This record gives sequence, structure tokens and C-alpha cells, in this order.
Amino acid sequence: MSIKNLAQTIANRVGGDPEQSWTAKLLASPDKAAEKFGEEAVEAIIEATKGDKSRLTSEAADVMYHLLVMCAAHGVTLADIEAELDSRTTQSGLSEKANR
Ligand SMILES: N=c1c2ncn([C@@H]3O[C@H](COP(=O)(O)OP(=O)(O)OP(=O)(O)O)[C@@H](O)[C@H]3O)c2ncn1[C@@H]1O[C@H](COP(=O)(O)O)[C@@H](O)[C@H]1O
Repeated sequence: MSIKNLAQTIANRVGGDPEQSWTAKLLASPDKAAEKFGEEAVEAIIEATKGDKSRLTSEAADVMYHLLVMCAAHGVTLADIEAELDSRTTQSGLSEKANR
């Protein structure tokens, strides 16, 4: 699934039944969504340091899903994030840091 479609699926769960949907449950509890994002990020870091590509891929998917849910719980959309990323694009495509 594309990130765009995942974000749309998550947006469609706003106001959904927490008993029927994990996503709806997290959206109704922003602090829980943030906590889960943190847990998944740590799990991804651990897999990255172990060097297992398959496990890292799985954890990275968890991180992306939970990041989007956490943001959606606060009304931040994928379009908002993309606009922020667009604003960071430099003329050369290289950041100041990369030039140092
Ligand atoms: N991409 C995901 C997705 N990734 C992870 N999860 C859930 O996130 C939860 C993670 O919780 P835990 O870490 O406690 O569980 P776990 O990952 O099994 O445990 P560990 O392996 O990390 O130890 C699990 O219940 C997963 O099912 C997801 N739940 C939903 N989606 C997407 O969201 C859509 C809507 O799903 P509903 O939540 O069912 O509406 C789905 O069709 C999917 O496309």
C-alpha cells in the first residue's frame, strides 16, 4: 500500500468504533498513539543495529503507520508533512549540512 493510501485509510477511521478498529482506538487516544509510535521507533532502531533487513522493513512499516496515526490524532495530515518537506527543498538538492 502506498503511504498516500495508508494515510487515507487512517483518515477514514476518524470517529470509528475503537472496539472494531485499532486505528480508531489510537485516534481516540492521542497519548496512546504517541506512546505506540515511540515503541515502534525503538524497535526499528534495534533491528537497524542488528542488521536484519527483513525485520527492519517490518518495523519501518510499523513506524510509518504509527507516525501517521499519531499525526492524524492531532489533525496533522500527510499533505501537511509533504508541504513541510517541500519547503525544505533547496535549489541544488543538497542541504547546508551536506555541503559542510
Ligand atoms: N498498517 C497497519 C498496522 N500496522 C500495525 N498495526 C497494528 O499495530 C498494533 C501494534 O501493536 P503491538 O506492537 O502491541 O503489537 P505487535 O506489533 O503484534 O507486537 P510486537 O511484534 O511489536 O511485539 C498491532 O495490533 C498491529 O495490528 C496496524 N494496524 C492497521 N494498519 C493499517 O490500517 C488499516 C486499518 O486498520 P484497523 O485498525 O483495523 O481499522 C489496516 O487495513 C492496515 O492497512
